[in-house]
Amino acid sequence: MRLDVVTIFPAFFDVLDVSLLGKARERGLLDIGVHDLRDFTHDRHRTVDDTPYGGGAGMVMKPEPWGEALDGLLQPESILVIPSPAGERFTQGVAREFATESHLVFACGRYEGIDHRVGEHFAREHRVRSVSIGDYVLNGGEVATMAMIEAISRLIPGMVGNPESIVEESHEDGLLEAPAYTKPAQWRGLSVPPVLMSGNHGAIRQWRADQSMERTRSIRPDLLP
Ligand SMILES: N#Cc1c(-c2ccc3ccn(Cc4ccc(CN5CCOCC5)cc4)c3c2)n[nH]c1N
Repeated sequence: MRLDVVTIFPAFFDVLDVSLLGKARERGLLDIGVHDLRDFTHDRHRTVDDTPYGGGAGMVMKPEPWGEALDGLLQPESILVIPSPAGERFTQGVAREFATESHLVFACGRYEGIDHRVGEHFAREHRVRSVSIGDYVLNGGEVATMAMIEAISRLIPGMVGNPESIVEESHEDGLLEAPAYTKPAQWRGLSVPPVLMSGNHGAIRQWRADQSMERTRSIRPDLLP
């Protein structure tokens, strides 16, 4: 999979060279390009924003630099992903959907967002998805893009050591996962549930399913079908 990110803070994505993502890039599972939007400006001050039509607080990102940057990146098969507080909810389902794609381009806005015509223009010939990672307000699209890259890339075959670990985790089946334990069996007066040390795999599977349903019901009832 090829990922391209356009941002006014390219250094923000230096972290993509470490951890799982760094290894994936070395192994050729993932190819990531980060591009500075200001490289697509032509004035002395490398201007990327201007005042909003109709007034209002803050500044809006100018369409011209975005047009030039994305013209050079988008292919017919690409999906243009625009993080936005007004976007569709980014869920594990959307992550699974994006993980099957060959090319994703992330447009990281700042200020009050990107001129609306950028998404409108590129939707004429490409798939464009405006996406939000949650109902809280960030200062830009970079944190959201980083979260989405991690959620998507870990679903790419070969990315995570044990594919089994992806199947049983929270949100993969739409429910929260059961609590996890490791050695020691006793810690500060707290014990591991005996069923997990019984060796009875059927009972362990049932216990985990019950715990998953009970946790989802009490913590995230909105996830229940
Ligand atoms: N994904 C994601 C996000 C983002 C996100 C993503 C991309 C950008 C680009 C700029 N920003 C800042 C910004 C904040 C708030 C608003 C709304 N305005 C409405 C009118 O009153 C002022 C405020 C707009 C722009 C972004 C925020 N926030 N939360 C998520 N889950």
